[in-house]
Amino acid sequence: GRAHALTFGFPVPGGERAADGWRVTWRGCAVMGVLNVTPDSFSDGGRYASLEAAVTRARAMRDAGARVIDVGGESTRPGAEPVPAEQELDRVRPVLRALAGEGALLSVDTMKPEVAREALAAGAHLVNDVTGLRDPGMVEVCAGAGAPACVMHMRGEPRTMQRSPQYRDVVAEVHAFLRERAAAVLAAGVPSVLLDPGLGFGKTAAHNLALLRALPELTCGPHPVLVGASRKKMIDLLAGVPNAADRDPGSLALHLHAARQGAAMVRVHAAGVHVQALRVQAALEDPTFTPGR
Ligand SMILES: Nc1nc2ncc(COP(=O)(O)OP(=O)(O)O)nc2c(=O)[nH]1
Repeated sequence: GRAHALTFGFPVPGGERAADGWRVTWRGCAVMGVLNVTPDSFSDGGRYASLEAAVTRARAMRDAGARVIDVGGESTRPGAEPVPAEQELDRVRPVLRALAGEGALLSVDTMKPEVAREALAAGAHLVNDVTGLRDPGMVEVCAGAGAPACVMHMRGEPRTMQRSPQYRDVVAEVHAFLRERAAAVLAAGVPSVLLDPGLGFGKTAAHNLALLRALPELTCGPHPVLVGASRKKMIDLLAGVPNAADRDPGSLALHLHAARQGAAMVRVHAAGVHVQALRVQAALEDPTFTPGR
């Protein structure tokens, strides 16, 4: 698989010293494990609300092969009400502190600069901002800390984003947004970025499909691409799976496609399932791969 890299302004687990910081490199598609420490996340809300349950879940995903654990304290599902910064921080900070010394790369899934700043101080290594660092304060926090950012496209905000989203050309508009934000964020001193088309964030299933089919236009660029389709509504629309917790097979199908199109990382709930399937797919596609016997 293709080589990918993220550069950090500080030492990180698995990072090598480089001229411009500490670089984490990998080949093929890596797994980012979702750790929602919220009471209301759409597919697993409330399951990891206790610190012990959250840490146990994170360790299980890391041991299953997840390269990053994405810790989120505020649901971004359609219709979600915003959570006050202090409350969001109270959810994520203890988990980040507990996981800081455990050797996994940690990202904090937040839209708020003040949460990102405290999360980085508590042990997070990168920031996953579903607004694409819309708030200039977030750019300052990431640049100041030397933390990479995931720049994701969202049209509007979680509370209202699914009210009849429309685009002239969803692929052109989303890709232009990501390229523009990446350039701006890097110019402001953020050490590196991941780009994410933001499946389901102000998009219909048709928009999501168009973006998934156009992934090569994004993955051919200089920045690693993250794709998050895990357990999302589009899987119900494609395969008739009304219960989000039952959608891991469909999630895997979408993520294997994304990996074949050059995605550098997929954001998933079922980490072990994805690690195994991605390893098999990578071996299948690697003509130089020789099985053990
Ligand atoms: N970069 C990125 N971040 C994301 N954060 C949350 C969700 C929504 O999924 P989940 O966290 O499982 O649900 P909730 O937002 O309800 O906690 N999807 C993405 C995504 O696709 N890409």
